[in-house]
Amino acid sequence: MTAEATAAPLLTVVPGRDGVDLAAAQRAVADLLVALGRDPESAHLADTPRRVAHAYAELLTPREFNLTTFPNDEGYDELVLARSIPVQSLCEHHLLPFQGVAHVAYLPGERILGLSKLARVVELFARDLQVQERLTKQVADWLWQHLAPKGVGVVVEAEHLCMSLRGVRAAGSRTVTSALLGTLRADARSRQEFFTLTGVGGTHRS
Ligand SMILES: Nc1nc2c(ncn2[C@@H]2O[C@H](COP(=O)(O)OP(=O)(O)OP(=O)(O)O)[C@@H](O)[C@H]2O)c(=O)[nH]1
Ligand SMILES: [Zn+2]
Repeated sequence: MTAEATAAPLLTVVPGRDGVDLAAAQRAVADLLVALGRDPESAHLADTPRRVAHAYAELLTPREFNLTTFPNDEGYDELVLARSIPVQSLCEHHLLPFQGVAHVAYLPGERILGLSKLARVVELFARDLQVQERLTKQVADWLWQHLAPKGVGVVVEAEHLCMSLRGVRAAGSRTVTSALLGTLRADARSRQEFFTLTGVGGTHRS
């Protein structure tokens, strides 16, 4: 085990995701405004295609970060949990936001992770067109692969605007998803501890 921190640079572009073509997005938004019966030349709408294209580009582009890890010199062998990490993502069915919080935990192996990276990993996968189940699983799988911990637990609780603003209009309803790996999945006591610490309760069925 090395004594120093390591900070491996990460690819922020997730496989299968192309960058946003701003000019094409801008044209498409102008067409959408016309299709919605609006005048894209009006004073307030004139710059809207550019604003919307940039807004979507921002929402779909994660920030670069380094995966900084440290040796687990003390042999810390309890859960490390970051609670209530803000999540903002876009539902891929309606292109409307869903937002809420993620609780992300791992049981360390030989290395511990820079704490901010738990929130950065959430953002890495949230800045995409998503379904909540995939987002939850991607965060868990990514930590499992890059940190080699003994266990990983991820819970996401979010409100989908496509469910609250329109359609069924179930305002205030929050969807809870979870992904457990390693000891947190296999061991009932660890699983229970994780759900107790997140405040979600012991409702997970493996
Ligand atoms: N499983 C899952 N479903 C989602 C997520 N976000 C949105 N949806 C659902 O995707 C479904 C799309 O269903 P459709 O019946 O094709 O769409 P719709 O006619 O707009 O459906 P309503 O929302 O019921 O009006 C809806 O039930 C949404 O609630 C998500 O993260 N996970
Ligand atoms: Zn939706």
